[in-house]
Amino acid sequence: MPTAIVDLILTLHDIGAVQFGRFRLHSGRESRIYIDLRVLVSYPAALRQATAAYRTVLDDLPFDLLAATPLAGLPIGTALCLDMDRPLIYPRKTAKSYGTGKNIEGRWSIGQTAVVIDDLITSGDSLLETIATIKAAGLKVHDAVVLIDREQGGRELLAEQGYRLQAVTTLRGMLDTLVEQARLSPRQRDEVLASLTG
Ligand SMILES: O=P(O)(O)OC[C@H]1O[C@H](OP(=O)(O)OP(=O)(O)O)[C@H](O)[C@@H]1O
Ligand SMILES: O=C(O)c1cc(=O)[nH]c(=O)[nH]1
Repeated sequence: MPTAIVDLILTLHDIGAVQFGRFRLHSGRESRIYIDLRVLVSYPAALRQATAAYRTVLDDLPFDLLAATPLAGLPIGTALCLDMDRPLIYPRKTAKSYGTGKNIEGRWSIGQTAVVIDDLITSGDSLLETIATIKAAGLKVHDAVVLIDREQGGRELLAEQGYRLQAVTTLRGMLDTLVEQARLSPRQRDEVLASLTG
């Protein structure tokens, strides 16, 4: 694993973005680990580190627009928009019922290609929802980029529908790094991993 990604994982651990306990996920599944990348906005240096990590993937992809998945993907998408000097759009979780009545914010042209950004992927449902919304608005999508692939079926679900997932790291890679850096015992790691597939 590149040193910059190891450093980012240690930073995420330091700022409390890696939480152990019992959590219910978006998909309804139970998990012994929750990665809360929403706290990045409270640590600008950590957000900058995460932005640099996304760029290691994004710099090689062809696209016209960044498209952020609400809510956790939006501050990350905004940081990337500024850092890469590339335009951003974002679908709303629900369309506005007043004012503009829009379900996507920002400006785009029909036929442009968007790369979809989120913090992480579990089942893949959230990314597919974003992709469906922006495709309905006339955009093309080939790639989605996340910081962490929890390796719980999301990549395969996207692939079935013809989309590529690019991930900076995996949950397993993150846990292995925390073990190597003596932040977590091998037993704790194995318990968490077993709970993901059980
Ligand atoms: O791959 P999935 O099974 O869909 O799960 C991953 C999604 O779940 C989380 O969002 P959440 O639904 O908690 O919304 P939030 O970002 O608004 O907090 C996370 O930010 C991803 O978008
Ligand atoms: O699947 C989810 O809902 C989920 C998992 C996780 O680790 N972190 C998060 O914010 N959401």
